[in-house]
Amino acid sequence: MNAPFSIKKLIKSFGYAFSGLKAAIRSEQNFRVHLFSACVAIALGVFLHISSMEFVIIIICIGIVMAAELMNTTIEKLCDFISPQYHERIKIIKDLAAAAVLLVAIAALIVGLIIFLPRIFSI
Ligand SMILES: Nc1ncnc2c1ncn2[C@@H]1O[C@H](COP(=O)(O)OP(=O)(O)OP(=O)(O)O)[C@@H](O)[C@H]1O
Repeated sequence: MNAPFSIKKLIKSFGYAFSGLKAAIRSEQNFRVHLFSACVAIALGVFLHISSMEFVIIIICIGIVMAAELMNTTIEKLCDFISPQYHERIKIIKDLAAAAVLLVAIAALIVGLIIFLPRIFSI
């Protein structure tokens, strides 16, 4: 049977998610780098007066990159918990997760260059 809808449970779930976000900001250097890059991109967008549609694209890119980084961190932590010792399979799993972040970060960088470079050159 479906559990009844509960606002209290919903607020609690948000609390857990925000505490995960706080932990990532506090302890994950890569996440802080992405966060800083996101702030720079938003500030540049405001400064260079990009369009609403361009802002939407930038925000989507930021969301995808940061979510990928959090998933990568989750996989790393899970791997470290399951197998603290060196293992070839753990290496492949961690490298694949890191590759996923690299791919979306490169895609986001290209999007940023396409949106910002023409405006920077026209100043
Ligand atoms: N237990 C392990 N077994 C095999 N290879 C590992 C193991 N732990 C780490 N590695 C290798 O080292 C790389 C870096 O792993 P690590 O967990 O240190 O990630 P990181 O990106 O340096 O993250 P962080 O700095 O957040 O800990 C992995 O991609 C993998 O190639």
